[in-house]
Amino acid sequence: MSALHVEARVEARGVDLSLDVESGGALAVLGPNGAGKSTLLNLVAGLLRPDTGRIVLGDRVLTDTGTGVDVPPHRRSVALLAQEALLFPHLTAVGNVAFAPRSVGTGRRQAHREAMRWLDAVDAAEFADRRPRELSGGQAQRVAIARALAARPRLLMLDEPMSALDVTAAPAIRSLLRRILRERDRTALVVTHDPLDVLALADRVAVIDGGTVVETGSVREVLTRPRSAFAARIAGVNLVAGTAAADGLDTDLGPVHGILDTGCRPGDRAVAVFSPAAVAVYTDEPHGSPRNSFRVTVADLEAHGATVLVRAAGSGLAAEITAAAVADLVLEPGAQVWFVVKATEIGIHRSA
Ligand SMILES: Nc1ncnc2c1ncn2[C@@H]1O[C@H](COP(=O)(O)OP(=O)(O)OP(=O)(O)O)[C@@H](O)[C@H]1O
Repeated sequence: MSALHVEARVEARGVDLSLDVESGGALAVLGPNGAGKSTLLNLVAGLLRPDTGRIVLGDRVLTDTGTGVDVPPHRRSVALLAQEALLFPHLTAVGNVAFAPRSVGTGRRQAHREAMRWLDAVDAAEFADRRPRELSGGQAQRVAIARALAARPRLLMLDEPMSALDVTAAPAIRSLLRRILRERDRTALVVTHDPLDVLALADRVAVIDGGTVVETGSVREVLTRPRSAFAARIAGVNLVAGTAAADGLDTDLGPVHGILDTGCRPGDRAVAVFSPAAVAVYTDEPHGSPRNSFRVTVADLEAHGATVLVRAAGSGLAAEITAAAVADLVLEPGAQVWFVVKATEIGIHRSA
């Protein structure tokens, strides 16, 4: 796969973006409504031309306003998977997928064979002869994924691919996309507002706000120590990486007991996710309760209105407790305390 470099200014939209995705990497793009996320995807897809800018995918210049290069959308080797499957209603599922190889001149039979292979790869071969109106949202999205892959893109762009699906279909599609992005190291841009998508699908995060990139970093950095206001709103969670076990996660901090997400099996690389508000702070180790307790040293205290964020040294874990509790516990940097979390407050999710 190919590395992506984007720098683009669109004055009418107040957008001035600059970002990179390394070859085989998956960059999650977060940001509030109107931030410029769709504009970014449209620029890379060639559906929108920047006033000034340069977009390079691998060794190919797709857009260069300096030299007048503007490769048309269908020649960019870029696939865009939207919120809705957007299948051709008059074609069967296999007809929709075969459309991609057909449009680059592959013969009918060969295109059909390739389409069946892609449908099989996304566990949708059994729907091959159905028309889109006979498919559920999740089934249609599988077919759309097969169609995107059948075009053999050098870059896959996902625009909130789970947001139109109901909660029962989303986990299976998320884990399918995860598999697809991992195998063959596909380069991808993933627009999402869901920290679970970020965890499952991406290795790096860019936060866009007001038309510019305001923060970039690894998934871990951005979700645990967000620097931008937007990332802090959706993230600011505790993340502990490890290996999934039967009732939780084996980590450097010891076993963490929590609830395994569907699709997460013992042995998988996974992360335990829990809110700082779910963490209680004790000066003595609590006994005899089915809770997780972590021995930590307080690194710093950060006041947020009526609550205080207590950060631990090393692990980066955070607890959000009331100012009164901070005073009662006599907490200060250097203090040794226990962070305690109920197992039911901890979700264990497969990570990318
Ligand atoms: N077709 C358009 N013509 C003119 N301006 C547009 C158009 N589409 C979007 N804009 C403007 O461009 C800016 C960026 O919008 P964009 O759609 O890229 O945001 P977004 O991050 O995708 O938002 P959302 O999360 O709501 O989809 C906004 O100020 C928006 O009003």
